[in-house]
Amino acid sequence: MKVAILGSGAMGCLFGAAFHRAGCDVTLVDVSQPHVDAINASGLELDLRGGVEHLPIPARLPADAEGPFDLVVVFTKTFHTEGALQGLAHAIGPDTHLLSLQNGLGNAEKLAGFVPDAQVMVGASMMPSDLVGPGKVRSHGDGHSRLYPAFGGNPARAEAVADALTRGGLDTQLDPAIHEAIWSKVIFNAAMNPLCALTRRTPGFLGANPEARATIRAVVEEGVAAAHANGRMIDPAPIHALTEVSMTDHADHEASMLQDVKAGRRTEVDAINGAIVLAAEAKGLAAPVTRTLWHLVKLEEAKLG
Ligand SMILES: NC(=O)C1=CN([C@@H]2O[C@H](COP(=O)(O)OP(=O)(O)OC[C@H]3O[C@@H](n4cnc5c(N)ncnc54)[C@H](OP(=O)(O)O)[C@@H]3O)[C@@H](O)[C@H]2O)C=CC1
Ligand SMILES: CC(C)(CO)C(=O)C(=O)O
Repeated sequence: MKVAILGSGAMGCLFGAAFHRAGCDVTLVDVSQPHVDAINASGLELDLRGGVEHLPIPARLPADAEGPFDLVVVFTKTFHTEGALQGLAHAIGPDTHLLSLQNGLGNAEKLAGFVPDAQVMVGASMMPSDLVGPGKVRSHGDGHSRLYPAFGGNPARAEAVADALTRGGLDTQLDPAIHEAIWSKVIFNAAMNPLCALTRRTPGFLGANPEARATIRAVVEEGVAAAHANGRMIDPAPIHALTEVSMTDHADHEASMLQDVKAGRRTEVDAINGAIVLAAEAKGLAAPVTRTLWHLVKLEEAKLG
């Protein structure tokens, strides 16, 4: 399988490495020239719990990526998705499938603008990953990933993708209830990521503070109510359990939103807290705690310029 990772930062490199280990022909595509140059010069350096690995995976700027690809895995931030796919349009052929495991709501709809609906796959990943510097990625936690065709249809390609990722070391399952899984993940992110970004602390710190724990619980309850109102019948218990896992097993992981504010970058809070608030309000529900965190992170973005 010829695979392009579009947006080869923290998560893109982790998943590109798994496809590479499984024997796929992988190209890491990214707009950062120093990152692309470092990978091509010395290989991708992955610092994993099992040790440090150097993998000879080619990296390219979007204009230099040679397609057509069988699979393009979109791992940019959500607000870069459309621009990134436009930049790789020359390498998307009639049989190219697209996959998004990005956080947030609305990813399937964005991908559907570039290939037929039957070729769009979406999912969610609980793997944590940090971009340490050009060509260097660190991932010291465990977590599974789920995916499925976004708009139904034959899951054969999704099965091949999940199989390759699992063989390459990232536990990945097919999940026909993928939109419920995505809702569960976005609620988890809405509860954890803004608090990490606003306090500049990791989940372990949140776990030690009752104020953080109460806020996390409130956001989960608001998110589940919004999901139910939108026809996604999810159970809050596994989401509360995931927040506990995050505060223990991922205690030192810098949530992606924390990495963003520390680097002075825009965050994905609109696609996470913002999307939940709008989905709740569209059904006549309020989500005041989720909305307050959304606004506080927007203020943080404004402060960072
Ligand atoms: N990090 C994590 O632990 C997790 C992240 N996620 C989700 O995965 C997605 C990716 O996150 P993460 O890996 O942390 O993000 P990163 O910022 O580490 O990686 C995104 C990469 O995409 C690049 N990029 C931006 N625009 C383009 C473009 N037009 N074409 C190609 N590449 C581009 C960025 O370059 P530049 O920086 O120069 O803009 C960057 O290198 C997000 O949706 C996130 O929420 C999900 C689970 C866990
Ligand atoms: C790693 C994980 C699952 C939890 O923090 C995440 O989604 C993120 O950092 O955005």
